[in-house]
Amino acid sequence: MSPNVCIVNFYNDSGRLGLHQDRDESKERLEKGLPVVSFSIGNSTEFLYSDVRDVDSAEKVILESGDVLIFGGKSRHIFHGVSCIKPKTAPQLLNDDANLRPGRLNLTFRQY
Ligand SMILES: O=C(O)CCC(=O)C(=O)O
Ligand SMILES: [Fe+2]
Repeated sequence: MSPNVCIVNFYNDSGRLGLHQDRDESKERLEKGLPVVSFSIGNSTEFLYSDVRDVDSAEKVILESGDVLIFGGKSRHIFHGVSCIKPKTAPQLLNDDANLRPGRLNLTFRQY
């Protein structure tokens, strides 16, 4: 994979993202199942994922600063979203030294 797109999302402590599928890349790349590579920086989040668009039955995983989540192949079309941000969970140096404002930064790398 040679990523040529990076989407940057910043969530403040009340930020959320509804369940969705990532389908904006080219048909060819989606059919190949090329992955989305997602980096979390800052406050932790509760990340939801599911085969169907249903918040109540979705699986939950906590993503912490420094975590990398990869979804590709058969998982490329999972529904996923961010249900909440957990305030004051970022490594202290990110806020104090790097001056990251309270919240969570997410970078996803993809190949269009
Ligand atoms: O913030 C996240 O962990 C997910 C971001 C996302 O799903 C997207 O940018 O499409
Ligand atoms: Fe997404």
